[in-house]
Amino acid sequence: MIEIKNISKTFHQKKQSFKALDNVSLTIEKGDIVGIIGFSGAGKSTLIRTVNLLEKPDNGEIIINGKDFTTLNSKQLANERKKIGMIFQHFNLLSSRTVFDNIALPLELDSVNKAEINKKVNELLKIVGLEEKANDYPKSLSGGQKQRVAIARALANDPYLLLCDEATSALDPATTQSILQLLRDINQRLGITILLITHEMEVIKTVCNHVAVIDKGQLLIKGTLSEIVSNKENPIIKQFLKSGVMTIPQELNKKLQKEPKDGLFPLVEVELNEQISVEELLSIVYDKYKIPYKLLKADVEYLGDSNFGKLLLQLQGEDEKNQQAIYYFNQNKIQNTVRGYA
Ligand SMILES: Nc1ncnc2c1ncn2[C@@H]1O[C@H](COP(=O)(O)OP(=O)(O)OP(=O)(O)O)[C@@H](O)[C@H]1O
Repeated sequence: MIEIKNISKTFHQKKQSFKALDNVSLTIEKGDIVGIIGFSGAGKSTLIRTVNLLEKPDNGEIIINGKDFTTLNSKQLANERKKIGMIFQHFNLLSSRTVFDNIALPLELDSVNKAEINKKVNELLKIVGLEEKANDYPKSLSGGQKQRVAIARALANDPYLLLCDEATSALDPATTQSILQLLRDINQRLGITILLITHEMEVIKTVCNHVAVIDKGQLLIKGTLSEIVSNKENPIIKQFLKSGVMTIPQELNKKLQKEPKDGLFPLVEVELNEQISVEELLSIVYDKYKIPYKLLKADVEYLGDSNFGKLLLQLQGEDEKNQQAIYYFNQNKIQNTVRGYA
């Protein structure tokens, strides 16, 4: 378990000082994949760098497996850091070394014998799917392959924790997905706890089970992925989710009226969350109230077993039935907005 307790960090430059972290506390359980999300300059990198004391906090404690890292001397710290892997946005590979030799580096520094290095590096090449590239140099690799080498190198000392500092920010979306998949595999197969920072909600949604949102050096909110994603009222989360209103198809939009009128049907936007699934919602409309409907738009996404997103429905039943269904939504806390009538 990792406990970040009341960490603050101030940077001093000439006569100015800047508080990059302000009393941040966060607990990370063994085996978790925790994502820290925030806008540029929020303090994400500073926070992740305090975990292995690359950045020394002004005050607070970093307690890992019962040890307070802030009290360790440099030799003790160097020893502890071997069991914490780190990967970066720009990979930080040595261009003069082959893929094999980049991965071998931490083992060489640790005076591991050649036969063992050979065995370990070959195992790691397999895990990251780069057996064919062992003798290539970084300049001939794609961004995704470079990050795989960096991941293998970070795993060389069998870490229990992997810190990922914007590890996919320099990669295209498809490569990002494959690297995230690899991180998830590593977490599941090797049981390594992962702490990653990102400014992209997609990254969080793909791999994290816990999320912390950081803004202007402060931890705003933390929770499970479902809790965070469903907390749409929080303005920062709202911005990350980009949960805009759904656009109404043009033809209907032209006819759209604000008030109910004979011959017009309500357009209802309904929010989905862990309490209400697409299937349940449509069953309420069609099976319970026998309302024919037109599904105009759907934006549905699954996180674990829960679905999130929105549906835009035109309820084409009798006036009274439509009203009953909307009343039922309201009574049962199914968030909905009548966008108009068409
Ligand atoms: N070594 C430093 N000296 C002075 N100021 C610093 C230093 N490192 C970071 N800062 C400042 O601290 C704040 C937080 O920086 P940090 O890199 O942690 O943010 P971030 O959330 O990781 O941002 P980004 O997503 O842009 O990397 C920024 O305003 C930054 O300018």
